[in-house]
Amino acid sequence: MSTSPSNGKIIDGKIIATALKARVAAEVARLKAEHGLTPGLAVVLVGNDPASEVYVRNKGIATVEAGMNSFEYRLPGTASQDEVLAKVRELNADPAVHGFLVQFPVPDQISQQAVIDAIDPNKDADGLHPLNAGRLASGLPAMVPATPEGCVIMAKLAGGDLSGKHAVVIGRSNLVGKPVAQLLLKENCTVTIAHSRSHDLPGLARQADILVAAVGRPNMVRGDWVKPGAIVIDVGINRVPAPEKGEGKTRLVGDVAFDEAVKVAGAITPVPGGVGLMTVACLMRNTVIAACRQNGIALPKDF
Ligand SMILES: NC(=O)C1=CN([C@@H]2O[C@H](COP(=O)(O)OP(=O)(O)OC[C@H]3O[C@@H](n4cnc5c(N)ncnc54)[C@H](OP(=O)(O)O)[C@@H]3O)[C@@H](O)[C@H]2O)C=CC1
Ligand SMILES: Nc1nc(=O)c2c([nH]1)NC[C@@H]1CN(c3ccc(C(=O)N[C@@H](CCC(=O)O)C(=O)O)cc3)C=[N+]21
Ligand SMILES: [Mg+2]
Repeated sequence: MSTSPSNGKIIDGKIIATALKARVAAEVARLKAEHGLTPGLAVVLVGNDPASEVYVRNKGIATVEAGMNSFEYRLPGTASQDEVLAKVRELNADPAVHGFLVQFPVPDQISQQAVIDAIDPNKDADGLHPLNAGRLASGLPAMVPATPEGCVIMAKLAGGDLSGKHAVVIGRSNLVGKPVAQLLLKENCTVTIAHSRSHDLPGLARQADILVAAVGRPNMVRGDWVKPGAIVIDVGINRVPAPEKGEGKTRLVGDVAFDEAVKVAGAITPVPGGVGLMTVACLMRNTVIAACRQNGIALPKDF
């Protein structure tokens, strides 16, 4: 990468994601020119989760910028499970769609697992299908969830070789916590996964050379939870009231109290401008990988 990915200790997701998206765009141009193939990414949003709204907007822009086809399906928050499953089956069968994802959380009347199980594993842009999750856990090639992949790319750019370092992941969701732990294990980290039942979360966090917060609680990780010099990766996307911007206004904050943690950490990702941007870039790459696999096209080894 020609530009420095970090501005001092702040890991700049914009720079890193822009570089990755440029590589994806170049590969898309090649696929179009040499194979007449335009990768297509679809998203399904049921209801209106605020973190999902941010994602869908940025993903739509990035898909078009990369030269790919972008499809967006919005179902009302009252949609039934059968309606969502019908949409999944339609996308499984749509040859223009090489990858897709259903935004989570879905409303209570719909089983998240039933939706995941219905997705064609080859089109599973999120890497959430049990086949992909199992392949990742077994060390086999898989569709890797975009957010965890983005976290590890940023941690490596900030910390170099992660081998032997203690990574503490707060959160154990199938979307973020568990797969990020798998990827850190693959990097030869010693991995601790903490969650809502963990005892002494601050004490666990203070052991971390690499601290990943994926909880969904604004500013939960305080400055004194951070070991001096640690790499802090903040996955949280939380919308909170921002009266300073005017009545009824909101802003995005992470799971880490940034102003406190930045004083202690060796490197830290901001929100916005951090992991979220890498999630979008990695999702673009996943879509290209899926399109190539489905069409028997080889990708450059380092893609
Ligand atoms: N930046 C990005 O690209 C992305 C951001 N996100 C954001 O990341 C956050 C996490 O997402 P996701 O993993 O899907 O969320 P989930 O709600 O699925 O999982 C949250 C996890 O945090 C744990 N947790 C909740 N409260 C506490 C607590 N007080 N102490 C310790 N652990 C706790 C839960 O524990 P338990 O299992 O015990 O309930 C659970 O494992 C959200 O803010 C989401 O919007 C998500 C995806 C991508
Ligand atoms: N099946 C599924 N997969 C997901 O990966 C998934 C999901 N459901 N549900 C919602 C969460 C949230 N999420 C975000 C991704 C990128 C940004 C993002 O682009 N953030 C930018 C933009 C911020 C802004 O525009 O203000 C940033 O942090 O800088 C945000 C949020 C993915 N998620
Ligand atoms: Mg979840």
